[in-house]
Amino acid sequence: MFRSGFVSIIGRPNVGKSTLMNRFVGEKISIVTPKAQTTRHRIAGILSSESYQIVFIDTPGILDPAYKLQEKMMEAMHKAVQDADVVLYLTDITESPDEVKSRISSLQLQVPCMLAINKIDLLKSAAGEDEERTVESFLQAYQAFPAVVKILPISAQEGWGLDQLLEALIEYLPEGQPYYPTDELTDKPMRFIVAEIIREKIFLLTREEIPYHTAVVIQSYEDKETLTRIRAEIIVSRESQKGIILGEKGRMIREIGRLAREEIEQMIGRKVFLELFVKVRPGWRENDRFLSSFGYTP
Ligand SMILES: Nc1nc2c(ncn2[C@@H]2O[C@H](COP(=O)(O)OP(=O)(O)OP(=O)(O)O)[C@@H](O)[C@H]2O)c(=O)[nH]1
Repeated sequence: MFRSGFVSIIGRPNVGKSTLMNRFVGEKISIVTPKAQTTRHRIAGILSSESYQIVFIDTPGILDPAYKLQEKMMEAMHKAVQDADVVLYLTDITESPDEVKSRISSLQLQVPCMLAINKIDLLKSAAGEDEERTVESFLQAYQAFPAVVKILPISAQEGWGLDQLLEALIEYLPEGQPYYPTDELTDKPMRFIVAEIIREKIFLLTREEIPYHTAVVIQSYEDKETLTRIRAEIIVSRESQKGIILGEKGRMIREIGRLAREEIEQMIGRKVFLELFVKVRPGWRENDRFLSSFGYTP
């Protein structure tokens, strides 16, 4: 019997959703940074074997939207919940079980929900010899919570507990044919992933509001004989933000470009010529036309 289905990974910002999906798929499909709200889209990571195909859907972290871009992010999250065969609710050791329970209940799920508690590695280092008891106490907090079918402690970063989680997910997958060719790892084209890699470097290298006012749009992506030539625009909301992205004597944008280029080259196994430009689009995060032209559609 072949099983296949969609597992949507949802949860608060920064709990490790993208890390978990990448770990399962074995490739960096979704970007990861220490900052909250890194993920803005629904991104599929596909895991295929002889007997199953799981289409993991990574989603933006759950928040109360303060501007239109965040509204679109939450639409993407809700759409992923609607499409799911199984919802994998990811929390971490810092979130209170009561909050998790009320959030899960408010989603009014129609499909099985599995709960994974991530970053258990941090608990281990904090708890020392009491480790077992501490993990146990987390599990205890969810006793008599019927909205979830199973609760599993994991560390997405260390790969701890993931075999058990995978096994449990497969159990709840419906019988069916694969949705994607079994050698595909994502539903997103390379140019999407390239834009995300550039955005990740901006998240890592800039501070405060800058990453949250930035979008990246690929203008052209051409595979030439000896290299791949990519032109991308970095969009910001204000002239002052453009100055920060460019940096003194262009140092910042060169660094963003260098780190992104190296990672893209490694990913596609070709030499890359990456050109970056900065454009100011005042109020783009509130503007439907800009949002959809930058790819923010639920
Ligand atoms: N210690 C530890 N850190 C982790 C683990 N999983 C993820 N992280 C870190 O947590 C941070 C956030 O990880 P992401 O995968 O980007 O989290 P996310 O839930 O996708 O975040 P959003 O895009 O904001 O929704 C990164 O710095 C990760 O390296 C884990 O198991 N243990």
